[in-house]
Amino acid sequence: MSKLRVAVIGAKGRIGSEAVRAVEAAPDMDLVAALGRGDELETLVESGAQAVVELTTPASVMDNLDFCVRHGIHAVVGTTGWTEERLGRLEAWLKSSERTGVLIAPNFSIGAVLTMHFAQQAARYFESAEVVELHHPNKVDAPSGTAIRTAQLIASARDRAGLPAQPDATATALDGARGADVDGVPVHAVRMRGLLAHQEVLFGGEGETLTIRHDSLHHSSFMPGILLGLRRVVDTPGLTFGLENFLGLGD
Ligand SMILES: NC(=O)C1=CN([C@@H]2O[C@H](COP(=O)(O)OP(=O)(O)OC[C@H]3O[C@@H](n4cnc5c(N)ncnc54)[C@H](OP(=O)(O)O)[C@@H]3O)[C@@H](O)[C@H]2O)C=CC1
Ligand SMILES: O=C(O)C1=N[C@H](C(=O)O)C[C@H](O)C1
Repeated sequence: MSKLRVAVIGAKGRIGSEAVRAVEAAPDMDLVAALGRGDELETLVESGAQAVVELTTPASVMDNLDFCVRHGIHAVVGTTGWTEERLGRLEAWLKSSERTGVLIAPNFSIGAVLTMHFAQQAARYFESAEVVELHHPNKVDAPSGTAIRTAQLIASARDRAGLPAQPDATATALDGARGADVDGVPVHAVRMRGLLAHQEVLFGGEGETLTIRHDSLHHSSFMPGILLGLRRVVDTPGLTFGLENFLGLGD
């Protein structure tokens, strides 16, 4: 069977460089291009790439995906910064390229995907829920894409269960002291030398708390998810949001 022809965009970055190595080592894939900032996207076409891994920045990702979708190149996307407006634009592009698949994964690590899944399950049983994400100090966005997605999933589960707003008597606060409000769920971001990517989801009910914690200790934690995404996205046209959909954990 012929190997999947894969390109990485953002190939010199922290996770992109790890993805280059993972694709090179995968027996069923050929790395046909590794693009950094300033490299021509035409290289993707010239190299015959069938799928790309997109690991750049929120400022670059839309142009890169526009190009890929227009050229029928499937994409596995880890870059953050997704809004409803951006997702809507991407879905409109995909309608004009019916066979192309795009996977956007807020997090490729199995532990982080399970954290989101378990948090969604727990959410309806607790009055209070807050998310604390902790990352390396070179991260440019806050809160993390994973934390935003986790908070959104918790908020939808609370909504479906008919839970009221969370109890919080705060009457005065310094800016940011209660974190960012994501659909009514406070999200706190820590940036600290020595960390990589970590998250705690805290739930509180009468007389008890539940904490779900996940730690990515190395960028290798994201690689099995990226490779799985590549293998599946080529047969999954349209937009898939979240690796859980390829792990049998989707709704
Ligand atoms: N979903 C997941 O599981 C994970 C997602 N991420 C996300 O992936 C993204 C990258 O993270 P990280 O590797 O830490 O960041 P880095 O800053 O280390 O890497 C980003 C790379 O992309 C390059 N780049 C920027 N624009 C372009 C472009 N238009 N074309 C080609 N290359 C470009 C940058 O170049 P330059 O340095 O010149 O700007 C840099 O080398 C972030 O959004 C992060 O949140 C990270 C880890 C896991
Ligand atoms: O920038 C990072 O490092 C990470 N970014 C993603 C995010 O924002 O959720 C995934 C993971 O947390 C690592």
